[in-house]
Amino acid sequence: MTSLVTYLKKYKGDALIATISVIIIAFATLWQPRILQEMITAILQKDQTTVLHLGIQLIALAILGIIAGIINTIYAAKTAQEISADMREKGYRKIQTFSFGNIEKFSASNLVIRLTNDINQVQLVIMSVLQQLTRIPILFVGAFVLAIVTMPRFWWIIVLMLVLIVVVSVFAFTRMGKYFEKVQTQLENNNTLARENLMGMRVVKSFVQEKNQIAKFSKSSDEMTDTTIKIGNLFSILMPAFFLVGDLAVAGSIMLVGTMITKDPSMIAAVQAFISYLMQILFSVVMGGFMMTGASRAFVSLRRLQEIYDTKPDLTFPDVPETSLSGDVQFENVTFAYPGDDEPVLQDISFKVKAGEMIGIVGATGSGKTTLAQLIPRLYDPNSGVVKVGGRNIKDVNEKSLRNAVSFILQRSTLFSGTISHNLKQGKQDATLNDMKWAANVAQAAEFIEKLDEQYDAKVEERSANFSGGQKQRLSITRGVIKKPDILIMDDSTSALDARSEKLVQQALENQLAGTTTIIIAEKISSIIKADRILVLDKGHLVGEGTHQELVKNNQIYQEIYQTQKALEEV
Ligand SMILES: Nc1ncnc2c1ncn2[C@@H]1O[C@H](COP(=O)(O)OP(=O)(O)OP(=O)(O)O)[C@@H](O)[C@H]1O
Repeated sequence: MTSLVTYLKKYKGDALIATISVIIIAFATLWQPRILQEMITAILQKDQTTVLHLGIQLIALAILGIIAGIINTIYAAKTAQEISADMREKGYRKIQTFSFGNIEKFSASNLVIRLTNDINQVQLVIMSVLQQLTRIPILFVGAFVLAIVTMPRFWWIIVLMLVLIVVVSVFAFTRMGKYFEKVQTQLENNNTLARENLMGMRVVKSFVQEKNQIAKFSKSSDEMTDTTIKIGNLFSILMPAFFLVGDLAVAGSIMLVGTMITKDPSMIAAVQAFISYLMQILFSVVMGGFMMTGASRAFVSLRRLQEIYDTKPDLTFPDVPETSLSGDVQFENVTFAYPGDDEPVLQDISFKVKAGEMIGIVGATGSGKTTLAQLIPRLYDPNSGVVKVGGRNIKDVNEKSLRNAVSFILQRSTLFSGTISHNLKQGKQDATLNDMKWAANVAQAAEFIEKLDEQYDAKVEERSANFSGGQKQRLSITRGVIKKPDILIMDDSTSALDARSEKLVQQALENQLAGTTTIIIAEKISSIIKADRILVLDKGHLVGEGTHQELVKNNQIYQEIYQTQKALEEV
């Protein structure tokens, strides 16, 4: 809530205009029955001049109310939009500082929902605060006082009506609040299912999983429908119940004044004003209830957003001058477990790589190859031990120095929607066309890029759907090599390439990036057979280190992997 006040302060000018205009609306609403009462009295007294004056006043008041209403809606919407845009940007900026560990703790889809749906909830409540918050108490107190002033002897009708309304409201709104919270969670489930399904559409189709997916989604959607129907049912009882209470109060007032009117006709004027005020009291209580329900939803959303803002990035870089790092890499007794896991994925790993060497990393699935590679660009910090690049502990160098030195081509190629050149410039911001052509040649991507009509300006669609798996990998490699890094890590990033292309990429890397340290994680030993050294991982332990010939002779795990792959090739 305090954070909301801080945002409101930033836009206090707009918020003030919205608030002043709503105060004008409230007073205009309160004054109308009063004028009407005087008008009816003047009509009964056949006082034409007063009727005319009061008529003009009534029209002026209505126009004032309309103008204030328009101004209020414009400024309330503007403030709500401005604040929600700030919140969204703040959240997005914060997420950019998150480590992999931070993001995994929330999960990507959860973060998306917080930045969209939760912010929408907060936006709605800001809008309603600026449209109703000051109006409700003014209207309630004003209508209450004016109703009693108009017909003092009927004070008990108002009290009775209020008691009945409060009973109905407490019953309905407390239930509704719970259902609203439930809908929020159910919406999250629905979104996660829909996203998973759409992103994995190829898998769904190829495994003929449509029916299962539909059943899963229908179940989740039905649950949400159940809750929304319950909310709808409550609303359908609530509104008539409020009107019933209001109508009873009106009917009661009319019955009670019925006999008096014959004696004193001016009572007609008073009773109409009294009824209008009863309706205004009813309206303010109902609106107050709705606002509170909306606020309770928004509080849940605000809390969820605050969790993002309050999260401390669990990995930060020191604020030290930029340095250039050589391609030496060293692990000293490194042990690592993923955040939240007790079991280490890497245990006591030590090795040294000299600048310019080509290193292969092999090991069974899940042995920790990717994890080890991720520690070099400091995507995670080890639990114990030290990782050094260019002879420096990477915890002591600034982020830019490390990012300049290391290029990491991921196992799963991720390209962004835009153009090819836009993606390649992520690797080197000021890349020229020549840089792109050079890198594309190294990655064996030039042959297909240059066949495209727009070549390097060709469009990359969302999730790079317009490129094949092999083309995506080549584009990823192009992006990875374009800055001629000191250290190039390739995490199984030639898996979708045919043997000939893979060989050509390796040759180009050897020739064009001779001084670069290349660390290649490979499923196939054939991909790293020529490496200067190969590291063998087994269940998180470094169990061998040497050339292919050495390892084939003296490393049992390596021999097993090699024999299995050879046997498969022969088959
Ligand atoms: N983000 C993560 N959070 C928790 N555990 C993880 C995470 N990523 C990987 N692991 C676990 O760490 C272990 C090592 O995974 P890693 O991806 O490093 O293996 P790998 O040798 O590269 O496997 P593959 O050859 O299949 O890519 C596995 O048991 C895996 O389940």
